Amino acid sequence: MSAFSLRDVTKSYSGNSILKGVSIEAEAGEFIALVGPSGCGKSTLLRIVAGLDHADRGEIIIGGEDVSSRAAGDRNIAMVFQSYALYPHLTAGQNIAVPLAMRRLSMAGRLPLIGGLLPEQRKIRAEIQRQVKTMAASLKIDHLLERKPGQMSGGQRQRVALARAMVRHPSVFLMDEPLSNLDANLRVHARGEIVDLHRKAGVPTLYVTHDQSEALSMADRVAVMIGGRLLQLDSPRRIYDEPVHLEVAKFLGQPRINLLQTVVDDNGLVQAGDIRLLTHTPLKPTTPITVAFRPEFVRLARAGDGSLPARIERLEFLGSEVIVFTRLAAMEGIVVAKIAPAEAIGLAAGQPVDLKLDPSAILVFDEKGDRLSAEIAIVSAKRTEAVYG
Ligand SMILES: Nc1ncnc2c1ncn2[C@@H]1O[C@H](COP(=O)(O)OP(=O)(O)OP(=O)(O)O)[C@@H](O)[C@H]1O
Repeated sequence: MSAFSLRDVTKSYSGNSILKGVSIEAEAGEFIALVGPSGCGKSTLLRIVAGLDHADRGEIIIGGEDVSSRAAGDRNIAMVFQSYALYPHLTAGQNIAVPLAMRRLSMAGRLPLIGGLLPEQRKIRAEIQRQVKTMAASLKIDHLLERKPGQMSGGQRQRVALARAMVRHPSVFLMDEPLSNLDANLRVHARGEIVDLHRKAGVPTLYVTHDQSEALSMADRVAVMIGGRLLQLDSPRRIYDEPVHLEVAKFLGQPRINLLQTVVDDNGLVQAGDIRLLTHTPLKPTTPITVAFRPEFVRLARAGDGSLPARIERLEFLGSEVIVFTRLAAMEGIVVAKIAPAEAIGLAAGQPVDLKLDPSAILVFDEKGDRLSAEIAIVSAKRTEAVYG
């Protein structure tokens, strides 16, 4: 049984279709990152799962039960927002205790003075305090329990929000960009902390982010949503290396994947410069095709030694790598290469080079953006042999 399932979740706002039948099945303890460009519907989907908004169609199943018509408070879901949503007038300890107090204490038990006088409620309060302290210790925030949110750093507030979400052992964890208010160094550190916490708690998690490195590094599987449709749900490696759709290929990777536009010729063959390919499904002549390959698979060779002649337009030194922008000689198109600084020594703008490509790294997409399986050869005009991938 899946830990949670979203089935055909569909939503429109004022006639605008925002979610177009999104389905996700999460395994027990799985960490799924939901990524996509701004406005693709990520937060809307999360709010619907949390019960803060309602779908027009579709089901939310948690632990085998359909919770679609249950109120947010009855779904046993914990949510961490980008803003952390801590109560500013309560201390960290009181903030963490809120979900436990709401569930376990009676109305009278929650009142500061009266609650302390009722023996049964006093016992529950002591147990809540114990749980808050244990959770705070595991997140290393025990020294902050008496502080209010205004007296803490962004990273500390984020940990208090996580502690508050985890303390009641939810069935599902939802996180909406929980790291986006942290600076770059703290973000990388906090990524590791969240992954560790997730591993220890084993609660299935849906994690929304627009940061692709966060998604690829943290998740068991990545869900790529574009324009309200889930285009691919797969392991980070497959999402990156074997995108099923051009939009997925374009969304992931920095710098962006190289794209060359071409058409099927009269013999059913596709040629982009010296890249020649034959798709496994025959295509009609003049069908538009996109040939794609990632910058890290482009190597630079001396002019005459590779297969795709080009000229260097610009180099960007980024410390651990150099981004080289080249313009192809044989056809329209800019190809970007990502190389090690040592390989860039002696390269300069204006210089002619040959680009070398591994045929197995080349992806081919049809005009609808669907990936095609193809036999690919790189044939230099100067060389007779072809390399097949
Ligand atoms: N309550 C609402 N009423 C009308 N339109 C809404 C409402 N909530 C969201 N939208 C619209 O739905 C679309 C998706 O919004 P959503 O916040 O889900 O996107 P997102 O993928 O989370 O974006 P971001 O990465 O920028 O946070 C947007 O065009 C937004 O304007």
